[in-house]
Amino acid sequence: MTLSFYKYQGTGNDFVLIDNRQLQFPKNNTKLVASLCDRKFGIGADGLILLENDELSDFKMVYYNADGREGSLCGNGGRCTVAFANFLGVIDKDTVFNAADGKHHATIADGIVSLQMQDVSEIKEKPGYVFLDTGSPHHVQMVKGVQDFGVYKEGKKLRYGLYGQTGSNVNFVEVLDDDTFAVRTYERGVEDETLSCGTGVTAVAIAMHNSGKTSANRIKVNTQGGELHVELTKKDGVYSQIHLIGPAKQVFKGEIEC
Ligand SMILES: N[C@H](CCC[C@H](N)C(=O)O)C(=O)O
Repeated sequence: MTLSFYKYQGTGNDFVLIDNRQLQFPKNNTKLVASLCDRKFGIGADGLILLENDELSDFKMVYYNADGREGSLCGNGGRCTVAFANFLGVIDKDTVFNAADGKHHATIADGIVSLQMQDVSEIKEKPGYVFLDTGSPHHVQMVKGVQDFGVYKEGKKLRYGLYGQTGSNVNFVEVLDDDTFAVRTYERGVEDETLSCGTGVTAVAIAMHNSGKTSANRIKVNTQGGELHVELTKKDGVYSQIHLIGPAKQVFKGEIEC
């Protein structure tokens, strides 16, 4: 089979995107998805995303981690899928689409995508870290000198040690300013550090606001792959109006025999 695909990246979190509106992609073939994401023997990506028709919204996004298994919400992937839908002419500048954790509103202008995330009301404060789910599960831990931190080693230990087989994404964060943070993420399902993790950046912004490290409602989070912003509102202990904002770019398109 000849498979047409597009490669997108959002602050260095990269994805294979496929227009699957005709439902031709073999969705249960975990090995195929993993092989397409393989950086030596395939296209190479942190994940693979199918854009499909949806009866109740503009489109549906189906996300697979690089291990080939269907994943939870991918924030950067969601932003890239909005850019892809705009490129295909499925949407113009404003959309509501369906993802693993339900419906999302998003806008796109000049290559910048603003993705509304689901409200967050449950934030588990633990000794030395915070756990919360922003569409995917996230462990958020403050460190000094995040650029020199052993993200892979420590991230893997926590992902399997503390969170078992189901796992969690693991974010190590450092305060840079009263509204700016740096984060590095060990990503579940990629089982490595990624250059950026959108649901992770969102979790970091909420955790930093909730613990009083910032009182800003627009928070800048520096990832290894670039800058993202998170806008949020806290009312009666619930975070809402959460928007993950940043670039989403088409890198190349191609065909692959598989
Ligand atoms: N690996 C994550 C899903 C993708 C998260 C990340 N790529 C993002 O941008 O949110 C998980 O299995 O929970």
